[in-house]
Amino acid sequence: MKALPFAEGDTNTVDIFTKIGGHEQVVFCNDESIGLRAIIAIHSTKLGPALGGCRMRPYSSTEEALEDVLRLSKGMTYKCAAADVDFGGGKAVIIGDPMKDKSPELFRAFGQFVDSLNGRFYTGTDMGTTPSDFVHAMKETNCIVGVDEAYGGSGDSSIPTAQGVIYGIQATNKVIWGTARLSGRSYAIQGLGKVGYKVAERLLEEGADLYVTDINEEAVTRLSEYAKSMGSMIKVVGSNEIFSQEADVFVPCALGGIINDDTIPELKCLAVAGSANNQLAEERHGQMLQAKGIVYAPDYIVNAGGLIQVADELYTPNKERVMQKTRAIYDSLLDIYRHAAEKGVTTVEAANQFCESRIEARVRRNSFFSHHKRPKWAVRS
Ligand SMILES: NC(=O)C1=CN([C@@H]2O[C@H](COP(=O)(O)OP(=O)(O)OC[C@H]3O[C@@H](n4cnc5c(N)ncnc54)[C@H](O)[C@@H]3O)[C@@H](O)[C@H]2O)C=CC1
Ligand SMILES: O=C(O)CCC(=O)C(=O)O
Repeated sequence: MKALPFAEGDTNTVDIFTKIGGHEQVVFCNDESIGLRAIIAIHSTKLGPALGGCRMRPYSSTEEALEDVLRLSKGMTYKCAAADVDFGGGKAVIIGDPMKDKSPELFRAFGQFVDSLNGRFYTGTDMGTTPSDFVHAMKETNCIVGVDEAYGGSGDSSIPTAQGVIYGIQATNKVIWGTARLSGRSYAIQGLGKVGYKVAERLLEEGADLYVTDINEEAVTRLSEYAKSMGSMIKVVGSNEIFSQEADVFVPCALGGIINDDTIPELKCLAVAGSANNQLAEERHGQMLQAKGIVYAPDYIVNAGGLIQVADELYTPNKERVMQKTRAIYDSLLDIYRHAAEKGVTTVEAANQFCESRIEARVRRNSFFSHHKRPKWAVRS
């Protein structure tokens, strides 16, 4: 039989089904007329329709984009289970430079592909995309979440995400020092985007010392001026220097895979707690952190605030309810820390076990019902 691209046995390629592993569906979206290249990955709809943001990045290859969307969508399955929302795991990536390649037509075309999935996938913002991008996409599909209030959405989901990160840091401080206090400690923040900037502002307001880095100089300058106006300590460091700062907590709020064989030896922190998705390059890096005595707050527990908001949106937006639900991150994380200590496993293993048993229980419950394409309580049909 003629070898297919990614065929098994071809030394340069990988069998595509081996590559996508346990994912239910992967959709390659191609609109040459406007240069849209996107991938939608649906990892699991066991808990409900897949939900996950859409990331835009100038990936260096299709393979890199595929790798990213597969990891991110699987993470969403666990995040949905942990946050106890009736959605499954999915995610999308658009291959392109968010600074140069955005256009209303690009997002409309993307919206058409989302719509073609007929309610199996809901999406909104992630790294490189903003709520206003999806105002274009929502002209083509109802399956868009997280647009501004003026368009009927719940607005910027990075607000509850940042608040969730603060709860995550407080729970982590509680485990290390016996008090959740944020002040009097130092934090090394990687990435001052939608989430990282808000976390940094809050930590400064609490009287913390900061080490920060971002490739976006404007964000760094703006935060430095804010810190100066408050008389707070802030040190700006280079992208590669952030790992080795003598800060109490490392707060990754940019890319995934930053906890790896190269960076772990450099870390001098007591804990890692931040918003970035897929912080560990591989699960074994959780064990390496533990062996080094560094407390790791599993990313998908800490960064669930945005998901909580966009999932809650289908009941119609309500900020107070979202903030109430986001507060649960503090107790969930303390439970994970307790469970990990009792069972002698890493915090990632403890979180995964918790989510897997929750999914199993819910699958039994879901099997009682017929499968609807959309949540029964969806307000947009
Ligand atoms: N926005 C949200 O509500 C949620 C975000 N996350 C995750 O949190 C992370 C940050 O998300 P957003 O703040 O929304 O993205 P964003 O795109 O607004 O911000 C990312 C920031 O990281 C900076 N950056 C990129 N590469 C860098 C590098 N090598 N060194 C230092 N800085 C670098 C960018 O310049 C940008 O300022 C991502 O991993 C995202 O998937 C997770 C859950 C929800
Ligand atoms: O935050 C959002 O808008 C959607 C949820 C998501 O994609 C995430 O949590 O990574």
